[in-house]
Amino acid sequence: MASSSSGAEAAAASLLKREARSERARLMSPVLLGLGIAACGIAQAILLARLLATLLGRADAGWAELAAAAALALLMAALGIAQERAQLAAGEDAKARLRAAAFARLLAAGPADDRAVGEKSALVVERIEALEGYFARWLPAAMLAVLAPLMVAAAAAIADPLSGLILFAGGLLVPVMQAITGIGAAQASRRQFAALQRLSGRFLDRMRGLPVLVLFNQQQAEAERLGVAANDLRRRTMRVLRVAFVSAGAMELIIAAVLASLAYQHGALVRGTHPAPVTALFTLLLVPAFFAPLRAFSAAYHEQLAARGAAADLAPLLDAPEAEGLLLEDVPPKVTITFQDVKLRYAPDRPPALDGLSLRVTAGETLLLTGASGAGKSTVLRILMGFRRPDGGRVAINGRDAMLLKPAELRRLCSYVGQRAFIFRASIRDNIRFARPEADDAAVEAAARAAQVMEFAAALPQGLDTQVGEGGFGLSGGQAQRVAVARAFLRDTPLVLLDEPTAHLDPGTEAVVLDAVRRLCIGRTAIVATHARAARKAFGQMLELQAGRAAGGGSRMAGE
Ligand SMILES: Nc1ncnc2c1ncn2[C@@H]1O[C@H](COP(=O)(O)OP(=O)(O)OP(=O)(O)O)[C@@H](O)[C@H]1O
Repeated sequence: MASSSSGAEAAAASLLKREARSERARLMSPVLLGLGIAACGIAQAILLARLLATLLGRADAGWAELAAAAALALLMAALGIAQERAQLAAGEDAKARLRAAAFARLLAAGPADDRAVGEKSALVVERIEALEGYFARWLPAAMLAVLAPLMVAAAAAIADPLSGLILFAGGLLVPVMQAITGIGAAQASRRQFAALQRLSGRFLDRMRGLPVLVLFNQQQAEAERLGVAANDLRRRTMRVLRVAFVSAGAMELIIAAVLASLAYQHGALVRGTHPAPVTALFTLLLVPAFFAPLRAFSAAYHEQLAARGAAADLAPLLDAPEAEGLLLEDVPPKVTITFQDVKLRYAPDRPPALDGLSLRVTAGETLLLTGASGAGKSTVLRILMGFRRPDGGRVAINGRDAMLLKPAELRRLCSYVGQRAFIFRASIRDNIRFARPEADDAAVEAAARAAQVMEFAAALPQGLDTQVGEGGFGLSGGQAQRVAVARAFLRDTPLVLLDEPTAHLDPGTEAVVLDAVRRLCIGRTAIVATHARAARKAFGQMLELQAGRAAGGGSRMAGE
């Protein structure tokens, strides 16, 4: 447990380091602007010291110094705005890059990634958001917390070495204080993150199952349980904030101690007998400029902790090696699929999903896979779509080892129609075009006709351009399946894979969808996983699976 958490921390640290390196150029400008602000602060302290000494009757500064001090104040404000903008730009840039990378990884993995939907969305939204403070505030603040105070302390030391030393010693106390108040803060931050993840995951899950909750009259009980989870998050957030409050309080204490030491050293100022009043006032006035970057550093400390927690969650996704494999030269017009003694186990402690399965489907043939629930039918399709790799045996396409191909290349060969088509919030036309975005209207309409989408779309007020999906016109299960078949027609691949395409349909609708599916399969190699009796009649060749192998122990070699 300890080693896995330290492994996660190391992975998080290396991810943040790598990203910081890519952001280095962008981070230079806030740091340089911050140094500019510190330099202005030093110059302003000189001018204000002379003006104050004049008020005490110990110097002869005038309007020129006052105007210069005011101009410096304006310049510092402008530099501050520019610095804030540069920091935000660095944060946004890092977030956009990381979000695109995480998104691409999740999309590439597809259903092969076992994370729950809520967790996936938390990864690309909340976790990436939590990294902003690291790049926008923590990294520039950490660099400036070293450079700017050194610059100010050096200026003080030139004027008065002892004052420079006092500032320097006060500065050294800050990381010590940070280390003491930060003990346990990393853990508190991680726990807060976990609580947030639990709450958002639960919320998403229950929202998806809202009709069931209402049906069983469980909404009140669920609202209470969500309230408990929200309260847990509140307590953990307060714990993290407490650390931030304590460290801010400790910082003020250090500043007060430094000011007191400097005041003690320059006590003669009050009596009017100080030998160098401008120098004394100058060192006192340097205190805010000295501590401003350290304050920013302390304020950004918890952002760094939150970012480490987020990076620990993101690292397994972003550091996973990209799927390797060969690329297809061309999509062949015809494919023959062969499984030889294929074995696959989803987890070591589970029985094998495929246990030495052999089958062969020749080009243009349709194979019906039947068998009880859990027999391994969908697993055969998942392998052919590149979402799972077998642990043993051989899967060949046109005689060549298919597993040498990149998973994405396998998907270029096939179209898939599942149990319930996902309909995006768009027009029917765009939902079909989704399968091949470059397809022209004529091709989309031909696919819609072939899949009998036109039969119901023609009766709609805007035909194929009717908006469907969430908030749009609701499609029935059979209509949505026909849109899915139309997508497969449009994709026009040599291999089509269908997983219970008529699972939830009444007999009448089933016949219409099966008719469309049968036409889709003509001239292509097709594998249809199904329990449906009607499908058995529609397609001749059949292979029954039983516990991951061909029923009866034999293998069916179609086309033999
Ligand atoms: N992601 C997964 N992780 C672990 N086990 C899995 C996973 N997916 C499937 N299995 C298991 O593998 C076995 C075969 O599953 P598969 O989905 O291929 O069956 P199926 O024949 O398609 O079933 P159904 O007709 O119910 O869809 C089952 O025992 C199932 O529990």
